[in-house]
Amino acid sequence: MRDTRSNSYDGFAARHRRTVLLVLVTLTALFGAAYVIINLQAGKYIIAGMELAMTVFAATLIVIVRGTRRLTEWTIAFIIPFYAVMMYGFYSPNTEVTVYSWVMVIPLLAHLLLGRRLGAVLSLFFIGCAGALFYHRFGGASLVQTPGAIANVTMATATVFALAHFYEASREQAERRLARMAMTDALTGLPNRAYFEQIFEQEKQEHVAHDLPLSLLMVDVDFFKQVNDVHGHEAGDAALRDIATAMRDNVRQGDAVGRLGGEEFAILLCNSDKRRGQAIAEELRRAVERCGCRHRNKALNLTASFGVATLVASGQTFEDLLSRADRCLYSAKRAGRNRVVVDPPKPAGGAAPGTMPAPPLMSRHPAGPGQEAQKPER
Ligand SMILES: Nc1nc2c(ncn2[C@@H]2O[C@H](COP(=O)(O)OP(=O)(O)OP(=O)(O)O)[C@@H](O)[C@H]2O)c(=O)[nH]1
Repeated sequence: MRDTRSNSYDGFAARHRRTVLLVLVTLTALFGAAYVIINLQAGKYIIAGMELAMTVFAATLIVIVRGTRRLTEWTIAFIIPFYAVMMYGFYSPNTEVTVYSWVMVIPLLAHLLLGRRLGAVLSLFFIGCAGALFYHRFGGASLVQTPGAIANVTMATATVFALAHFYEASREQAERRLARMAMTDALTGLPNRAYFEQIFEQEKQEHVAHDLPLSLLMVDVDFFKQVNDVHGHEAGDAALRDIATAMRDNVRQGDAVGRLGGEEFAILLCNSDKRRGQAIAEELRRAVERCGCRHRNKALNLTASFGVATLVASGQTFEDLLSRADRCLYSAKRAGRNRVVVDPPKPAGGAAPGTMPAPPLMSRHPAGPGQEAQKPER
């Protein structure tokens, strides 16, 4: 399965770059049309033809860019011909020397659209080309003998390059930090509910597309209030961190553990049907029981209850699956806690109107020491 964390950060960056690319293609379509007319009137048919092609391409991209998932590819497909037309303008003997003022746009656009690394590589390449073309056209001219003119353009371009590069570097860093804060739970470092839901949506798409089963576990620590009441909030926090670690260490790579809030966690099990979900939930239940948590060298003997639900239809939402898993969790609590309850499959064609849904399947009834069944306050 994919690395959903980095995908999600890319999602933040992509939104920003999509906007910049949209502005660029819109401006290109508008200015390109103006340049086509100017160059046609001046009889510069080759460059007018190139600009017409760029204008049409840019206008088409206004539509494509809004919805594409291949933003980087489309950006490269646009920016390379865009720079190539610019290079032709630099090369053409028919253009004025002032056309070189466009060279400063190269590093700015490349960094805004492609980020720090790719932006730097592309900028250096095309700025190098622009320098070579300038030398080719004006190498012997008196213009080159005036160092002031060359120094102005060179230093202005280097300044724009440096500003774009370091601005983009600090923007990426700040964005990454904000994204991490928005997506993770500060106490446990696990994905928070909003991010977990996002992971679910991505995995659901992939699993439905490949016809694979996907299961969701809902986990609630048993009698957690007592930990706070008896040992203090700090001990409760430490216990939540230990339980999060125990679960994270015992899921497979590609599965996701998230904290829904309070002492509730959720786990997404890739490529797992009901039976596999139940088996993994049992392993995790034992892992939490084993970890038990300690506070000042005293065992807290914590356990957790688990509800398991499996995606049965592509139309099911995160809330649907969560509420099915939550119902099972509720049953596990009512039956004495420290156990796994699995959501039963729906009867083929759905339940007949008026019939009660089948009760969840109980996989285990280990009443822990001192943890007699009692009605949970949920
Ligand atoms: N230390 C700490 N406690 C939390 C945190 N979030 C929620 N809690 C506490 O978790 C406890 C949850 O208590 P209840 O909902 O009554 O559940 P419980 O005691 O675990 O009982 P059952 O779920 O029925 O087994 C409350 O006392 C909350 O204050 C947290 O981030 N840190």
